[in-house]
Amino acid sequence: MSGPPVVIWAPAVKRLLRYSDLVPCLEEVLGQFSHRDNAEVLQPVRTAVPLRKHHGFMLSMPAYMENRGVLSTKLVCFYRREEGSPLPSTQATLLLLDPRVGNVKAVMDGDVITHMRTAAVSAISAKLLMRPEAQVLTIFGTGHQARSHYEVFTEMFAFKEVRVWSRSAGVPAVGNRSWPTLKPTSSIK
Ligand SMILES: NC(=O)C1=CN([C@@H]2O[C@H](COP(=O)(O)OP(=O)(O)OC[C@H]3O[C@@H](n4cnc5c(N)ncnc54)[C@H](O)[C@@H]3O)[C@@H](O)[C@H]2O)C=CC1
Ligand SMILES: O=C(O)C1=NCCCC1
Repeated sequence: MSGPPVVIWAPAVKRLLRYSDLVPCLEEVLGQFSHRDNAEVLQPVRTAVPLRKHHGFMLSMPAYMENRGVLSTKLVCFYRREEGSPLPSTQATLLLLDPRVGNVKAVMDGDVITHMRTAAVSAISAKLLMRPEAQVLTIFGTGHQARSHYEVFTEMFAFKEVRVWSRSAGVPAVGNRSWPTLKPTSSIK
């Protein structure tokens, strides 16, 4: 008999997840995914359920790593929001299962993981593709992705300037690094 799942919610994810661990881990699994070996990473195309009445979608994003014994799925809902809406545009939850018996081992907040994973993958692309002499980081938007991209890009690279263009001021901090209070269209030197 398996016990109930552990719940790992946003404050714990923020405390435990570091770009310095996440980036090398993602580099490794992205490499494995490219091998197209189903025993390494099996990640079917995500399923989208339209939430027409609410102007959104629910995505279901399963993945299985047979060699590592990792089975998980992310559920994420995202919406078209009116400007100034207090509602979040994206909300995500992750389930971690035991592939041997199918029980759910952990239910995790997926918001922080989504913010950090998406930014970390962008930073990995930049590591491979960015011109070495690049000095200016430009970010469109001041939402969650903008902030997490700011965090990981300034942690991994040495820019002389960060330019931010948005139609609204910024969201609160994602990780433990501060970013300046942003007005729409800011330049941080
Ligand atoms: N591929 C992936 O894995 C993921 C993709 N996303 C996508 O990234 C985007 C951003 O997501 P979040 O940061 O979580 O959203 P958010 O709602 O926190 O932030 C969106 C930002 O964009 C700004 N914005 C909206 N329209 C604009 C315009 N016309 N010109 C300039 N700025 C504008 C808003 O003012 C806000 O600052 C979304 O499109 C989302 O669907 C988000 C998470 C994961
Ligand atoms: O992959 C994700 O996570 C998301 N993709 C598109 C929209 C929001 C979240």
